[in-house]
Amino acid sequence: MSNQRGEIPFAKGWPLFRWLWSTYLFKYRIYVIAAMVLMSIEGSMLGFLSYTLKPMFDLVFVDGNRDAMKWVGIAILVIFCTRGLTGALQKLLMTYVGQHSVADMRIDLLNHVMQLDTTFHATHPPGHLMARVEGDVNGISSVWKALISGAGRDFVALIALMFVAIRVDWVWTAIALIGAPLAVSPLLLAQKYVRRRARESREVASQVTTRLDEVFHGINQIKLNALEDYQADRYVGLQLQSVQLAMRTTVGRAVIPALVDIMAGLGFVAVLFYGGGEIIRGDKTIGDFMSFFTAMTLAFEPLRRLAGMGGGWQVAIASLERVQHLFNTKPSITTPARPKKADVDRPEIVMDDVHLAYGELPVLRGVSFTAKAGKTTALVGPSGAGKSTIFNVLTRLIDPQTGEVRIGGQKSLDINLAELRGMFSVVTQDALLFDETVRDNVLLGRTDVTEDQLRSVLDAAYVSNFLDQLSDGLDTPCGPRGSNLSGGQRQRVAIARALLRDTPILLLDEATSALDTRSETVVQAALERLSRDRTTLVIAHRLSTVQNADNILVMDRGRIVEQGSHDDLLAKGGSYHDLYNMQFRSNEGEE
Ligand SMILES: Nc1ncnc2c1ncn2[C@@H]1O[C@H](COP(=O)(O)OP(=O)(O)OP(=O)(O)O)[C@@H](O)[C@H]1O
Repeated sequence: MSNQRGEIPFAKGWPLFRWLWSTYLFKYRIYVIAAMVLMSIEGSMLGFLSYTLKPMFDLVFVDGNRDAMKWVGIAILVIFCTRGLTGALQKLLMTYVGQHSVADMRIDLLNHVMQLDTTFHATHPPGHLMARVEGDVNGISSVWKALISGAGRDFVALIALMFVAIRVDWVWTAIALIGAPLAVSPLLLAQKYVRRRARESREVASQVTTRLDEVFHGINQIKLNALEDYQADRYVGLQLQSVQLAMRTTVGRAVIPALVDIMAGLGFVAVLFYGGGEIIRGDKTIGDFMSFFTAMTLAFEPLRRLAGMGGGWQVAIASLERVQHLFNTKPSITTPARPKKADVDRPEIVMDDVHLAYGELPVLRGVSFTAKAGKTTALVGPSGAGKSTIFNVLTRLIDPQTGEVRIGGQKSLDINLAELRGMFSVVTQDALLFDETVRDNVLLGRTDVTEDQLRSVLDAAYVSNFLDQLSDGLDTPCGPRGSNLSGGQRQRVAIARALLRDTPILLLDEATSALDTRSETVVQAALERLSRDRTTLVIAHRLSTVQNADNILVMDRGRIVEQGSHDDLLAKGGSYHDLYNMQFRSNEGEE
């Protein structure tokens, strides 16, 4: 199944398991080894049990030996108690290892995904990534737990029972296994089938979470545009696909133990004919046969389970290769090996002949400018001109193909990534708030802020003005993505964050656009005060807000076509003059 993110290559099973072992299980090896030992004891008990059947039949039932009855009884009791105790203990250990390793993998995966480039996230929707972090990791954990706990015990049980069967009669054992070679190639085919269906199933699971994510995030748009039926139909389609694939996977998985059944049936019949003749002739005792028969019958279930696990392992591989593929995707925007220090006090920003394209689409075409330290530089121009892209380049959310960016006298590529981003506060039109309280949304995890400091930024950003309208003031939850606050309130919270960050550079993207006229005036004043000693870049769609900027860059289709002060640009009679007149006329029209 192909998709816009490209096909995940088929990976070999054992290297994947080795990777899983060395990365996530090796550190718990003591627990795993202890669990293995317990499993071996648990598994071998079935062998002992079948072994006790020979004296039970031959000494107790046939010879009527009462002493033998006592020790056979005690042996059976010990066998079952040991099995129960070791079984419970090993489960506890394996659950510990399973839960911890899964948590480790999820934490690593989230950390890794957060490091990946913005361009990666642009092509991998959140639902898709959630399915990897949650669903795929779950798929792996359930199977590896079954593999290690079940497989270990079953494998030991199988060996122990085979040992007993061979001790009773190796010819009978060989005859019982007569059907085994016939099952090999159908087994391999069934495994291949299961793996392919499981891969498709995981891809559909990603689409399901993506759909849910988009529906719940866009619920108001869905309601307003009466898209409920349309969305429901799309979801039904995906669910049907999901059910169909689950059924196909199950069919494939069911075939595997069924083949073991057929193989075992053939073996039993063969032994019945051959061994039955020997017992009738008196060459073998009933105890021999019962011991052998019990060993083979007891071996049958672990064998079936082991074969079934082959299918389960294929399902796990499908998840494992998706997770490993994600881990193998490396970010291209990284911190330099030997970072250099930038002048962080009053950093100047320089862009020198920067070219950037999204695929074939050129977005920045030789952008050069200097934003003086401590001054305000405005970016204006039509929609799609590349203004926001300049912000993304400065903060290294995306790197240009050619050209250089210098911040505080250092190439931005040479500055430690966290330090570089720590120099910026960004306030955009769509301020993202988390589903936490207003206080937490302003503090963003900082614990070094005093109540007075907090109050002063809340006052300066005019957050204090609306706190009494909220049910719990500063401790009111903002709702998912800040949905409990109005657009203007969200923006003021974002401005408060920026004030608190107190960084040397401010990037404002029409930061006051969602405020009413009165609030806009005061917040604008606060921002001006805030930006006074800082290097500020402001994107403005309304030219009225940037008239006081020290320098105005006019952008058009990825180029800076003019720059200068408001008065200079107006006097020049170029693009800025045209833009200004256009806005002026439309404002007049509105009045
Ligand atoms: N992730 C992306 N992938 C592909 N193209 C993109 C991506 N982000 C932006 N673009 C394109 O880059 C161009 C410049 O976008 P940008 O957001 O920088 O413009 P802008 O000047 O800020 O526009 P606006 O004023 O409308 O916000 C647009 O044509 C846009 O479609």
